[in-house]
Amino acid sequence: MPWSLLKEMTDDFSAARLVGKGAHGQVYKGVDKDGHAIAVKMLHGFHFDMEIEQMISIIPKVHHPNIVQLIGYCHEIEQVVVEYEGKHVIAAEIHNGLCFEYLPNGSLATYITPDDEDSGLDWQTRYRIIKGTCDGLKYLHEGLRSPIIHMSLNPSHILMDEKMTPKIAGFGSARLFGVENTNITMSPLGTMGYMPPEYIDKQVISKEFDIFSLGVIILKLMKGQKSYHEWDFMSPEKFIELVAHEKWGERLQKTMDVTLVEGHFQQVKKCLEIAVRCVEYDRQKRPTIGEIVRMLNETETSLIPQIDSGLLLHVHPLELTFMLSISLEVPRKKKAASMSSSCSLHLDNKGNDRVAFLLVANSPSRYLAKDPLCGVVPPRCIYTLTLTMCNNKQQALSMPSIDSGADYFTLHSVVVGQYELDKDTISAEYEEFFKKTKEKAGHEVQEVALNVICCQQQADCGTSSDSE
Ligand SMILES: Nc1ncnc2c1ncn2[C@@H]1O[C@H](COP(=O)(O)OP(=O)(O)OP(=O)(O)O)[C@@H](O)[C@H]1O
Repeated sequence: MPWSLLKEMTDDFSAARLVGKGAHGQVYKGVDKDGHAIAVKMLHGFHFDMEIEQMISIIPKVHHPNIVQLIGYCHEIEQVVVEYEGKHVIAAEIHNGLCFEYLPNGSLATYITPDDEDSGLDWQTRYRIIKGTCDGLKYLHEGLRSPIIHMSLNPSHILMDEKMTPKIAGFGSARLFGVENTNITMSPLGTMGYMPPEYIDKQVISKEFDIFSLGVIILKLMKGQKSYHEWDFMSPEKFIELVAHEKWGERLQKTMDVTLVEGHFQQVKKCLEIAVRCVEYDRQKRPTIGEIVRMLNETETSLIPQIDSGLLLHVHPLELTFMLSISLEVPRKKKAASMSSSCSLHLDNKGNDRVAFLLVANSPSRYLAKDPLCGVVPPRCIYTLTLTMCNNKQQALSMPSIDSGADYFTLHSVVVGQYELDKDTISAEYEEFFKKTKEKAGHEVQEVALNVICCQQQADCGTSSDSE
C-alpha cells in the first residue's frame, strides 16, 4: 500500500488516531475511502525486516474468524532533504507499515485486572474468549499443512472485535514448522511469564510452547493477573476447587437462572482443569489443542438441554462451520478446482416421543449430504448428520473470506406417532408431511435457524477438506 494512502487514512498519523503502542511501533486507526476502519501499525526503522517478513510469509495464508486478518503492508523509501552539519543533504526515510482489520474493543490485557475485581466480564463472555482463542490456535497448530507456532501468545496479542470475539494477533515471533522439525532450539523470543520452562532452560520450541502460554492466559482470565500464582502453593485439585467455588460459585448464582448454574459451574471447573494441565512443567503432559477444543465442546453439549429446554430436538452445534479451501493456481484438470468441506450436526431427542425433522438449506445447491436431510429421531436417541459444502472454485472466490449470516439452514421438527413416517419414507414425503402439518397445526412444528460460517483458506496451506 502506498505511504501517501496510509497518511491520508490516518489524518497524517494524528495523535487523535493513535490507539496503541507496542515495542516495535505505534498503531493508528485509519478509515478507508468506503468508511471502513483499519488498524495501521507503523514500525520503527529496522523492525520492518523482522516483523514484516514474518507477516508476509505467514499471515496472508491464514484465514480464520479468530485470527486478525492482515489487509496489506507498506514498505517505501522516501527521499527527503535534511540539514546535516550546516548543509542540506538528501536522505532516505524508510516507511514501514502493516494494515490489519480494526478491532474496536482493544486487547484482552485491558480486561485482566490484578485481582479480577473490576474486569466486568461475565462468565459467558470469558468462556467465549477462551473458546475462540483455542479455536484460533487449533487452526494454527492443526489446520495447516505447515503448522504455525505463535511463540508470543499473551493477553496483549488477543484483540477483541465489537462482539468480544477474540482474534489472535502479534505474529512477529511466529514460526512455520513442518511436522518433522517441531523440537528445535532457537534464540530468545516470546514474553516473560508466558514462556514454558523448557524454552527458558534450553530454548526448546514445540507446539507445547503455545499450550503453556494458553494455560497462563486462561488462569489469568479466570483468576486475575496477580493471584493466579496461588496455585504454586497447593495441589492442582485443591486450586481448581478453590477458584471454582470462591471465585465463580456465587457469581454464577447471582448472574444467571438457577437452572443454568450447575452446567456453567462444571464448565468453569473444566476450563481450570485444562489451564492447569497446560502449564504442566513436563511438556509431554500438556494436552494438544485438539484435545482442549474437544473437552470444551463437551462442556457446551452438556449445557444445551438446559439452555434449550422446551425444544423437541437439542441441536449441536448451533452454528455450522465449514473450512473452504481455495486454490489460487490455475487447475490442470478441471476436477481439481472443486473441493469440499464437511460438518457434523447432532440432533438429540431427550424426550419420550418420536420426533420427525426436516433440514432445509436456503441455498440447497451448495450442499451435499450422505443421508437425506430428514428422518425420525427415536426417543432418547441422538441422530448425526454429515453436511458437505461443495467448494466450487468460482463460488469460493466470490465469497468473502469469512462469511457468516448469509447462508443458513432451518431445522423443522415435530412429534410424530409410532407408525408415522417409517424408515421407508422418502424425502419428498417428509416435505409433504411438514407442509400439511404446518397448515393444520403450525404451532406444533418447531423451527430453529442454524447459521453457516465459512472460513476460507488457501489449498496449498493444507486443510481438512477433501478434493473431490
Ligand atoms: N488490529 C487492531 N485493531 C485495533 N487496535 C489494535 C490493533 N492492533 C493493535 N491494536 C492496539 O494497539 C496496541 C499495540 O499493538 P501492537 O501490535 O503494537 O502491540 P504488541 O504486539 O504488544 O507490540 P509489538 O509486537 O510491537 O511488541 C494493542 O494493545 C491494541 O490496543
